[in-house]
Amino acid sequence: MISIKSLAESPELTSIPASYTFTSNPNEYPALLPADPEVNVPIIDLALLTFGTSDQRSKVINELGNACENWGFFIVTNHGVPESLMDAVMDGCRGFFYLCEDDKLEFKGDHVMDPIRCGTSFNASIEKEFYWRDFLKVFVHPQFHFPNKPSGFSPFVAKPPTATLTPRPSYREPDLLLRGLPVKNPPHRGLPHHEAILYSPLPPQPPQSFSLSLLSRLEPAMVDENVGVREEDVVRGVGATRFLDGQGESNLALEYCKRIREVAKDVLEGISESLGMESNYINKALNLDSNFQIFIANLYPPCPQPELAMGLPPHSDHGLLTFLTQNGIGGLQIQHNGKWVSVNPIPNSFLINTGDHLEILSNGKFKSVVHRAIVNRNSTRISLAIANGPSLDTVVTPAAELVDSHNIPPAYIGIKYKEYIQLQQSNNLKDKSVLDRIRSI
Ligand SMILES: O=C(O)CCC(=O)C(=O)O
Ligand SMILES: [Fe+2]
Repeated sequence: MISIKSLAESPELTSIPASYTFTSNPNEYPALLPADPEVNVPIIDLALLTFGTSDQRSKVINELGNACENWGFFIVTNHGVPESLMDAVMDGCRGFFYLCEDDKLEFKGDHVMDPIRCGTSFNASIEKEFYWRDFLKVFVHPQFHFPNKPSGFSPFVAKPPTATLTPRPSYREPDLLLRGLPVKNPPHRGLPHHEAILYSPLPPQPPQSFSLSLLSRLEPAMVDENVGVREEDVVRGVGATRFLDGQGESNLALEYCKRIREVAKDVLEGISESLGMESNYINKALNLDSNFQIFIANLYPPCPQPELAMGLPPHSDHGLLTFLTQNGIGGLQIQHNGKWVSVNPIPNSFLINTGDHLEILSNGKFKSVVHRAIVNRNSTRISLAIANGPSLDTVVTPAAELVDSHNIPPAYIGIKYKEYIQLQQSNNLKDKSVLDRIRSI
């Protein structure tokens, strides 16, 4: 089936083909809605959760619990994932969608559990109406997969600068010398304002030369105060390319997904506490060391009749937490207090939504919120949705602490996460249809 990108690019296209008219539920035509109100979803400052005083941390945990209960969506700021990395991954995804159709065909995949799969709509082999969306879906954890095109997943980047990094024995590892100046450990995740460098342990024998291909900004705080650093000592990369991971350069997407798992772990610790449980409850109960993570890139090209088409129909996400970013173009709408409202992430943040498995685990206290993506007439929208779930073999049931000890009946029966995903991915995408199958009350 032709990609929506190719269809949208045909010069003679002035109306959408009938098969792209969203007819499932005419009440849901974007055009029939009152002007979309835009709302401000709660903002969670992750630095306060990870580095704040105990009062600040308690306050954030409380805010997190309220956000999960009343919104199912929240924005996380000061998460410590470098903005340059977020931008580079977005650029890489754009590069993927702009590959020629033949190149993309290589990654078409045949089965919903194929680790790399690109296509159009949601499940074009069974759908009767199609969505104005192309996608790339990749399983990135516990095994990392990724398309090998565009090459290096960073096609728009100038040649990286080179610098010599020398471990200095008198310094604690992994302190480094950058052009002869000591550089302190990389900034801690979650500290505000740090956008830059990821260095991890270097081989022990100095001197070693590395291609220093990631560098956007060196914050003074990262440099030993006794020595200081002059502007000209800062190596600036022209756009981030690759990250050093101790063994050499690693893939941008791999680094991005790893960073997101770290943030997800912190957020889930806060969420566990907000449910009155130990901070590592969810991480342990759902085997998050081998959690299943999917990288989804969505492309929504301009549409000549956006009022009749749908980018992604109303649905909830299957996992625990989905991390969403977009290329500055809005289109996400969520159900809030019975209405569709538009939500826009703020720059350099993640918009996080709670998925079906958090609803199951919390026995319905936290609801996975139905959302959809609408399209527009003039701009190409790209969104990245990184879904973080339990490990594939975990059977998630409502937490015993929330049911047994309070004599509350469990509201859902357990099902293996892998089977849950298969159900969702092989059927039509519709509201909370998979969760509805396992409700027990
Ligand atoms: O594009 C968006 O804003 C939403 C994407 C989404 O909901 C998904 O990929 O599950
Ligand atoms: Fe979604």
